[in-house]
Amino acid sequence: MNFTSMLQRAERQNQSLLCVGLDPDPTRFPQRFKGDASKIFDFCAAIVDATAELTIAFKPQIAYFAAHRAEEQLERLINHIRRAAPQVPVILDAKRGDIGSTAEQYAIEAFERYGADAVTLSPFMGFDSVQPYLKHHGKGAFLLCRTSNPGGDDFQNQRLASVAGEPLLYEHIAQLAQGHWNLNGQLGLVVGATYPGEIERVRALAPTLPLLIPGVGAQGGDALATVKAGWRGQMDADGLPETTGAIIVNSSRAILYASSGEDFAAAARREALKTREVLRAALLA
Ligand SMILES: O=C(O)c1cc(=O)[nH]c(=O)n1[C@@H]1O[C@H](COP(=O)(O)O)[C@@H](O)[C@H]1O
Repeated sequence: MNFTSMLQRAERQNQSLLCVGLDPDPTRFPQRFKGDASKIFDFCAAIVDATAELTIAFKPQIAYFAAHRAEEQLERLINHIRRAAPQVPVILDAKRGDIGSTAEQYAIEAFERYGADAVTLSPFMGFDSVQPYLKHHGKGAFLLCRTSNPGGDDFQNQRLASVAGEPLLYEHIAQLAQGHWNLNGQLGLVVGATYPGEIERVRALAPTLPLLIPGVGAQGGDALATVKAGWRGQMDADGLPETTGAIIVNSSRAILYASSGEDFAAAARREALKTREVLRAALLA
C-alpha cells in the first residue's frame, strides 16, 4: 500500500490528525530507564503501544537514535510499529539533502534499511537532490517549506526576485512541490504550527498535498488555528473525515514526557488522546 493510501486509512480508522513524534532523550526517561540509551527501544515501544490507535502517523527523528549509536534500536522500533500499529505509516524525520548520488544512498537508508513510508527532506540543493527519493514508488517525501523555528525566517521568507511574481522562498517551494517537481504524486510539505498564516498560504498554493505540521505542544503552536489553516476536506455521513489535503500534526516532547514517572506510557496516552480530541473538535469548529 502506498504512503497516501496508508495516511488516508490511518486518518479514518484512528479518526486522528495527530502524529506522535518519537524523539527519545534518555536524560528525560523515567527513573528505571533514566540515562540508559540501551532502553531507547523499550521507551519508544511503550509509547507506540499506548498510542497505536490514536495516531495518523509515527515520526521517529533519526538524530535521537544516531546520537546514541541506537540505529539498530530504530530498526527494531519500526518493525515493532508494523506489528503493533500496522495501519499507521512511519515518517522518518531525517531532513536529508545532498547531491543525487549521495541522495540515492540516503533513500536506500530510509526506505530499505528502515522501511519507512515517508521521509523529510531539505529542498535547499534543488530538484536533483530530491529526485532519487521519488524513484521509490509509493513512498512519500516531505520538503521543508516554512519550518516551525524562528530562524526559518532567515531564508524561507526572502523574496525571490528571479522568479516571476516574486514569491517568497517558501511560497516558491510550495508551488514547485504542487507542480512539476511532484512527478508521481509523492511530495508533501513541512509547515510549522507556529505560523498558521503561512500554513494558510501554503495550503492555497498546494491544495492537494499532505502537510506535515510540527510545533503544537512543546513549541506552543495553536491546534485550532493549525487545522483551520491547513485542513481541506469534509465530514462524510458517518462523521468521518474525507480529506483532499491531509494534515499530519506532530507533537513529540509534550506526549513523550507527559510524565517522568512510571506512568509515562499512560500519561502519554492521555496527552495524545487530549491532542487528538482538540484536533478533531477543530475540524467541526
Ligand atoms: O521536520 C520536522 O519534523 C520538523 C520541522 C519543523 O519545522 N519543526 C520541527 O520541530 N520539526 C521536528 O518536529 C519535532 C517537534 O518536536 P516537539 O517540539 O517536541 O513537538 C522535532 O522532531 C523536530 O525536529
